[in-house]
Amino acid sequence: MSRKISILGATGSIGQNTIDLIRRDPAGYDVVALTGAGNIAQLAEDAIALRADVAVTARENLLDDLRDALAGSGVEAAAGAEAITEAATRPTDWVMSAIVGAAGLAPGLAALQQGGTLALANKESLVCAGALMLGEAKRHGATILPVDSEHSAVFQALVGEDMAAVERIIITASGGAFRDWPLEDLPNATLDQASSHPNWDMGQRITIDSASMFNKAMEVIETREFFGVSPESIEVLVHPQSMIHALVGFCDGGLMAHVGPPDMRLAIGYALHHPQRAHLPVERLDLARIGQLDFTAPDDARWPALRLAREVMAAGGLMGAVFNAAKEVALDGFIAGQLCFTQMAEIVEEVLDARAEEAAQGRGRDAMTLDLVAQADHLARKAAKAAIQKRAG
Ligand SMILES: NC(=O)C1=CN([C@@H]2O[C@H](COP(=O)(O)OP(=O)(O)OC[C@H]3O[C@@H](n4cnc5c(N)ncnc54)[C@H](OP(=O)(O)O)[C@@H]3O)[C@@H](O)[C@H]2O)C=CC1
Ligand SMILES: CC(=O)[C@@H](O)[C@H](O)COP(=O)(O)O
Ligand SMILES: [Mn+2]
Repeated sequence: MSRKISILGATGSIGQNTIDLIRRDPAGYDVVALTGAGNIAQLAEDAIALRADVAVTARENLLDDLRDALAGSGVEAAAGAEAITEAATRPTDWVMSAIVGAAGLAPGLAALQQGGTLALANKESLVCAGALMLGEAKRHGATILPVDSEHSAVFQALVGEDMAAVERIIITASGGAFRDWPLEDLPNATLDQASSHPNWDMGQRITIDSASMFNKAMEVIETREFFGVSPESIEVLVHPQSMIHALVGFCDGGLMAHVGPPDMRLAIGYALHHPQRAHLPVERLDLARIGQLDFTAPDDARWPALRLAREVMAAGGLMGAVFNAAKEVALDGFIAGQLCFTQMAEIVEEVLDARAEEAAQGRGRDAMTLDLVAQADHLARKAAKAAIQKRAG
């Protein structure tokens, strides 16, 4: 029997890897909704090929282009953020949440409210509103499965284990594009240099976040939210080969590591077939040929983002939303050439300091609502833009 699925962020790197897997078994899936933003040609091509019920672009000004591209196919066209959230509410068994940024939060929540399975690549949802996401999943009997490679690895290492026996969770970090650069060269890192990852083929934003270590900072918070462990029990280990994705340390001193090629179809496929395992078209690692795997401790001076994540977890409340929003605006600033590479962390720290008191209010996890998160996000974006302007002027 085929399963009803939707893919939010279908035109992106995770979305396309997901489509690659489902295309290998056309009879296995009944595609309900595909969403994208600017890449109308890809969205329409996939929606037609997969016979989706509806294709949605986030950009209202592209609705006519989408309609034209879908003409005669029988696929419904829609546009706008609300239309994406509406599409996410259509009944399915499985939804991939792979929109980039805080824009993925509302559609992900809407999908959870239908009570099915949400495969979560959009780490920003847990960073901004972990309590809300987990609360809604519980209330509606929905399941969240991790797609981020480290969190999929931890999840797999925990199968059959008692959380009380978990002493620590170690997530690995490649170190990104500038792992070995002299510190004094970092301010001169260019957009092109930051947009190239040593191991993974991903969207531009997460690739730059890997270079700045903001990706790992977000993943530390994501680990805390997903697995409910204390911040002190989460460690980051620099591992340049990106083959060990995470390790779980137990109370007997044993470590369970998840090892696999740097190919997101492994984590996506695990979430797609869970609780079974299925054959996946990824490389089989030949460890004898690889010969050596390397590990080092992260350098705090090179990657201030990791310290900021610890501060965010200590503050609690809405600080995750503030952190993510400030980071998104700082990243926009770097991409637009308004900020140099190292100024991204300066902007985020400035915004965290400025908004710390308000954001930490209402710390109670039950008090978190989408409106409160949206308000914290809005004010943090405003503060980050002002901080960038101040530097420019
Ligand atoms: N890429 C990877 O391997 C990994 C990604 N992740 C996470 O998965 C998520 C997706 O990452 P990735 O696939 O790399 O990102 P991409 O930039 O490749 O794709 C992002 C997707 O979101 C769409 N999109 C962009 N802006 C909006 C918006 N405002 N509203 C709705 N949709 C929008 C894009 O549409 P369009 O392209 O049409 O403009 C595209 O479909 C991120 O949260 C990332 O952190 C986690 C682990 C690994
Ligand atoms: C594939 C994936 O999960 C990314 O989040 C990856 O972890 C990025 O690599 P870094 O380890 O460089 O952040
Ligand atoms: Mn990751």
